[in-house]
Amino acid sequence: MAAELSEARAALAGVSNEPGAPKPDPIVKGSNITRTFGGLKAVDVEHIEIQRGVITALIGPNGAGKTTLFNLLTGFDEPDEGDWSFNGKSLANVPAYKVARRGMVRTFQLTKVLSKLTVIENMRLGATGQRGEKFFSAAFKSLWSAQEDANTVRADDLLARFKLDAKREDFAGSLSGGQRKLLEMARALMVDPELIMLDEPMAGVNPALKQSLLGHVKSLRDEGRTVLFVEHDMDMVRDISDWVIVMAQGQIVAEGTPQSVMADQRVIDAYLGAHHDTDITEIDAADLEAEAEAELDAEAEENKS
Ligand SMILES: Nc1ncnc2c1ncn2[C@@H]1O[C@H](COP(=O)(O)OP(=O)(O)OP(=O)(O)O)[C@@H](O)[C@H]1O
Repeated sequence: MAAELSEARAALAGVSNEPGAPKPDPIVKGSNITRTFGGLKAVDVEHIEIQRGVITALIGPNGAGKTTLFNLLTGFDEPDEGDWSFNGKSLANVPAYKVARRGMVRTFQLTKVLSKLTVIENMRLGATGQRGEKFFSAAFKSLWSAQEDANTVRADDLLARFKLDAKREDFAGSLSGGQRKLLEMARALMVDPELIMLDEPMAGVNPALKQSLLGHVKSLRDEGRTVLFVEHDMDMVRDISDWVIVMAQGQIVAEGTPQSVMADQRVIDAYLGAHHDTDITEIDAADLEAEAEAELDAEAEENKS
């Protein structure tokens, strides 16, 4: 694991910390992507590149445009303008389920498991890519019979891996928040994606499941997939990211390793400027407190002399 981690980081060693920095082997590349809601520019990304085979965190204060960018890249929303590619092929105007079939799958901040289907039924439907609920219910029976065997074997393997096999026949609606997140991650893997995008995987997950979720995310990278995740939990960001991209007010404002980004004044400004209430305030507040104390000490020293 440690060797793979350093391999992922080593690939990024020469990358600059400037927003939109080119990567040596980008799996996603996008330019001039904008999306406005009324008068609000929710996304205004000049350039973005996501390095293949590493875990990239997308962070930023509430309303920074992270989820909207996810929605655009995965075909769940349409931009005002912009183009982006996955494995060198443009994805502009490609619908979500086709994006998923090409190998780029995402999960949602509020999980979209289908409560009235069982866990195994949810899994089998993951094999169809990311269609809407109506499609799922209509297509369910025919897909089940057509591809039952292959899909079921894969689904059962994944359920075992995510320790959800005991819940196989339970309604997804009966799962805890954390188990739903696991189910969504497992379901996303049904199409064997190269890139998996997780929107706040830790939100609503109890501490006992957090560690297991972290392990699962790392194992996705260690088996050669690319992971991009949005998260407010800075412990998770620090613990598992190889690279961090910071958004504020629709734009990318900083990039770098977790350590460099968390020490970056632009990041501190972006968070503190938005009066956010996430973990990074605690880090920054501690830093600021230490700074203030040092200043007071210096002043006291001066007064003495
Ligand atoms: N469908 C929509 N209609 C109108 N405004 C929207 C819509 N979706 C997002 N917005 C606005 O766009 C901005 C960016 O929202 P977005 O959800 O992408 O931010 P975020 O960085 O994911 O925030 P959070 O961390 O709170 O999830 C916000 O001001 C939000 O209110």
